[in-house]
Amino acid sequence: MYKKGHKKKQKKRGKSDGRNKENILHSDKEEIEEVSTADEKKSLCYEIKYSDVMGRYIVAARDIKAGEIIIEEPALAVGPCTGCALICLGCYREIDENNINKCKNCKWPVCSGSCPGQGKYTGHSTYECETLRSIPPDYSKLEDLRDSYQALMPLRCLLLKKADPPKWQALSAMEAHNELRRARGDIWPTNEKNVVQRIKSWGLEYDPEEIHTVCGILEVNAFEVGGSGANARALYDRAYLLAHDCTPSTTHTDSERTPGRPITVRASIAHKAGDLISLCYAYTLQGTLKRREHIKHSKFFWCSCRRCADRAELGTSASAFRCPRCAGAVLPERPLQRDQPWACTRDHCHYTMPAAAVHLLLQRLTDEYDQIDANDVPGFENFLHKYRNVLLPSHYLCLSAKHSLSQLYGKVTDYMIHEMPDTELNRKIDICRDLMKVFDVIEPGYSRLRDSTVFTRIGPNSRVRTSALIRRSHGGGRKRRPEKNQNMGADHRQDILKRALTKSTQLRRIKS
Ligand SMILES: C[S@@+](CC[C@H](N)C(=O)[O-])C[C@H]1O[C@@H](n2cnc3c(N)ncnc32)[C@H](O)[C@@H]1O
Repeated sequence: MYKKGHKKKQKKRGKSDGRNKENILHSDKEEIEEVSTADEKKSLCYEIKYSDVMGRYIVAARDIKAGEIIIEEPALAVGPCTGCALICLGCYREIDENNINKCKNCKWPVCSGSCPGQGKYTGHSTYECETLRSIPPDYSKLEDLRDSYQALMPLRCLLLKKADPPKWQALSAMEAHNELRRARGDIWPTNEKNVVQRIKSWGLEYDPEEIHTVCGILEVNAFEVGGSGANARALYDRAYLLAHDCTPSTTHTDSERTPGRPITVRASIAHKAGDLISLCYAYTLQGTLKRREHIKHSKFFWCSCRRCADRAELGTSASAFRCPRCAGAVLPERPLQRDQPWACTRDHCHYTMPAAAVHLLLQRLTDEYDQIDANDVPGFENFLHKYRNVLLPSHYLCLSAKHSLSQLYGKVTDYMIHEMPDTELNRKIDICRDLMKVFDVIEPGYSRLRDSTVFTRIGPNSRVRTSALIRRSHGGGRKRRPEKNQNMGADHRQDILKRALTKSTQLRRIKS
């Protein structure tokens, strides 16, 4: 689907693909050792390596093509996310609190007697059901019941000790970062209260240190599964080995309906033998400050990847403020040192901003951005207009607003695709073009961001190229063609959409 543009990108990226390898091989005090067995090497396209900085990680054992499957494996354990609503223990769907269906045996909430997750280890297993039978929930205390869900996933892992020792062994091998987590004032006491004490109050005899370790294993290694707004998380025996990079080289999907709830990790770009196979632990559409804080907070290390180390984030200027003196770009002087000042990038301009002022400004803008309703088209447009003299259009808050707009134009009330005037269609196309320039860098190849921007959904099973929503002239300075398409009427556009519908319903899709 992306082949043409993508090939070009591969050429350009030749050097950068080697970046990860270089970083790993030459960073200080690292000892690389191979831990894969000879048998595994034969069949796998990756091999496991070790470094003092990253622990275990995987690299391509041979050249891997973009789109190729790297890992496909069932889950070791699946369970509710922390902070989820009242959900079915079998299928993780939200439960109507006024009409709770209960498991016949243990009386815990399930969606129905025929929930597909009943009796499965990826849902409400028989051994969990037997354990919970002696701890029926108190439905007069719904808040407490919701809180108790935080202990369910750790309990599911602990139950594997007896129910499925190989799975227990596999998950026990994962990093828990106990020392780093213990030193933090927030995580350890929260887990002590919500998980350790809860399991103790249920009369289940597990060593508190072991429960904390399982909490750590989940925090460091679990994947959210089930799409956006997911209520479930899962551990996988191999996929956890993917190291972090802020320009990831893979995408992954999980299959809710397949037994074992398998994960599929695909190469989003081509890898050369030896290249790091990576995943982004943060949201790629955030700036370096935010991504690094999130990764430190949730995964316990400071990222210093190529994107983080570059003040212009690989040429995207995704964190750039507008210089109040010369309208140039204000960027961090040393992006890996969050307390260092920011400065205008223009030679003649010596404008600087102390780090504290940047953090405050960013917080204020983020708070305002977060107030915008997810479906509010004018809200996002107003934000862009209001801060045009404060943020460069490439700033990630502008990109986030544009990304929302790119998805909302054509999809929500008052902006349905068949009703949109040319000005709005053109706006959507322009926004998508702006976004693609950045997405090509931060999520290159077969990525979800690129996919949702290149294509626009025009029906339940049909998509068209966004750029094909309206015809434009590409000759002579990109002037519009002075003919009937210039101001394509609603009828004409409907016609094009209809044709596109019949032609492109079978567009190849990235499995996502
Ligand atoms: C999901 S685990 C990955 C597997 C882990 N390396 C191991 O040996 O078990 C995530 C942890 O790996 C390490 N890690 C992953 N990517 C890293 C990176 N780019 N830089 C430094 N540490 C990294 C961090 O310790 C992080 O908390």
